[in-house]
Amino acid sequence: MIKKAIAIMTSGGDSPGMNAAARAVVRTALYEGVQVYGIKDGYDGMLKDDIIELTSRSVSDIIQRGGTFLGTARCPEFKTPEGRRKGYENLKKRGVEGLVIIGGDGSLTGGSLLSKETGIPIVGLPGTIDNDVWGTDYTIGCDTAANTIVDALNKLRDTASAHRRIMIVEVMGHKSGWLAMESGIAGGAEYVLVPEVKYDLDQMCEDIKAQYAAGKRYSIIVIAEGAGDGMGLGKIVEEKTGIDTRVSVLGHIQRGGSPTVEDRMKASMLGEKAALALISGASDVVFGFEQGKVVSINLFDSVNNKKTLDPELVRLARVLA
Ligand SMILES: Nc1ncnc2c1ncn2[C@@H]1O[C@H](COP(=O)(O)OP(=O)(O)O)[C@@H](O)[C@H]1O
Ligand SMILES: O=P(O)(O)OC[C@H]1O[C@](O)(COP(=O)(O)O)[C@@H](O)[C@@H]1O
Ligand SMILES: [Mg+2]
Repeated sequence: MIKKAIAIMTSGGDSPGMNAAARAVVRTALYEGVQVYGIKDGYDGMLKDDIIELTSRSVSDIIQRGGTFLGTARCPEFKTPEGRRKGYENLKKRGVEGLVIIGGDGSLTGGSLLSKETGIPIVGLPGTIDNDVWGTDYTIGCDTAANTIVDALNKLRDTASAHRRIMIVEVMGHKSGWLAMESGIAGGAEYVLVPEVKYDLDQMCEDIKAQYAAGKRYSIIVIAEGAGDGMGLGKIVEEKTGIDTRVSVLGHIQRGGSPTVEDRMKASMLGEKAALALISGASDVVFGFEQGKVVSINLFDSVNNKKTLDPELVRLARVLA
């Protein structure tokens, strides 16, 4: 049971909805009479002792904003036991009895080590546009990022169709194809190339040529950054097909923007659960969603397993192409 204070942080790549989750954690804890500290810039701020007390007003006017009001960072020093000990000491001296970490697979791995080494109770929330946290269908921010990509695909389709061009769209996802797959299907892409699935470039180009010969006016290829370089692919595809090809690399535009209703709602629900669970004595859990319902996942299971891309989505993308 937590009696006095918890801390909250966001870590790794920011994702739209992190603010909504943090707001829910802060307001729930305060409602329960527990003090809340905000750690700035992820593990970096924990190590540098950049930690502030939060009030209900600290989280006003942020539910509609992307990014994270706490700031985030990638912190190599936290990967060492000495770094984690230093971070823990900064929490301990303030009387912090438990920690909510909002971040992706890497941040939660860091949290699991901190818990193991120091015993501090930790509750994680999956915050990443990559949707690559094991044990949950949903991660905070993926829906907003997918909507941003779909908006781009709609616009690119207009111009592709007008010119009978092939449009290649490179999206984020170094190791994970979830974002590419979901946005590719929802945006009606002809091909979705992801790091998890091998693709036959020659066959794809042959198919596109045949489709154009039969009257098709455009072809949209979504490629996750981890499946190859969009620019390089564009050159090869144009060469092999002889069809005018253009490439758009969406980049960090995918990470920003006002969160969708889905991300605001789910982040708020997860934030409340995280605060209540931590205060009532839970530790080493991650809250997520499975089939529309909030679920709690063991933190160590979550970080020790790799979430695989749903083969049903891979199949669906092919069928609908
Ligand atoms: N294996 C690890 N051990 C300890 N800390 C880690 C580990 N992996 C990641 N972290 C911490 O979490 C931070 C964010 O991780 P990263 O993988 O970049 O983002 P995300 O959490 O969004 O997946 C890292 O900069 C590091 O401080
Ligand atoms: O912010 P950076 O360093 O450009 O990182 C880009 C990477 O971050 C992401 O946007 C999100 O990844 P994480 O949530 O694991 O941090 C990836 O899709 C992308 O490959
Ligand atoms: Mg990650």
